[in-house]
Amino acid sequence: MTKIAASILSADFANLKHDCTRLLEAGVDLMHFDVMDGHFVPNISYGAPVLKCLHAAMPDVYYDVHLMISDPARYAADFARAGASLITFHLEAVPDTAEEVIAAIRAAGCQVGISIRPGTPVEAVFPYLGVVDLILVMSVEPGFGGQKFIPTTPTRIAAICAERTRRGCDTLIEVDGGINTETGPLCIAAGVDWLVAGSSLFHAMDPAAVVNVLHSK
Ligand SMILES: O=C(CO)[C@@H](O)[C@H](O)COP(=O)(O)O
Repeated sequence: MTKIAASILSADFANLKHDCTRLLEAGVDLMHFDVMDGHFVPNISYGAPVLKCLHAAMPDVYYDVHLMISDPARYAADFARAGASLITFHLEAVPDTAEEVIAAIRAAGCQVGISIRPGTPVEAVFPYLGVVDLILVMSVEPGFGGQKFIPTTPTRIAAICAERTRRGCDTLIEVDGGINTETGPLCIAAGVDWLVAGSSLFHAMDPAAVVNVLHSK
């Protein structure tokens, strides 16, 4: 079954624990923690101290940390200490030093993910299949929640899945941006393993209904 990660970027930050608990009770599988530095992307979100508080309040949750920052190696250990389970960085941020970032994240004790923007050719992540734990395919331009899903994304997911099969490895594939009960099933049909959803879950009157639709596909 496809796993669902709730992107806390769409939470009410004054009631973060309450909002996350509501979604976990609705059936989401993990929490997605978006970190933006105002440099790699044109927005600033939150950092390791917020994750540390969330982890202290909800220690049994899997924290899928997505670093949209220019210098991921510098901050990997901070996020690991704060409670990250998996840390994903952007290939575009460190095109020449991705191996060093992977090593830094592993040394910090976390699983590793690599993400690509919508305009980056999918072939860029092929060498990392079987090397990292997860490939995150952005289905919006990273930086903001609530954007519209880019329709070419399922084709991109399918291409990475085909290469994963060809290589016989089990690297997970995740998609993030504009995921809802219409776009999520398109990605599931293309072979995605994890869906990230922000506004369609946090702003739903009945988040369990959204989770049930996505889990049933
Ligand atoms: O990383 C990002 C945006 O940069 C995403 O995690 C979004 O926060 C997902 O939000 P929705 O598009 O589902 O509202």
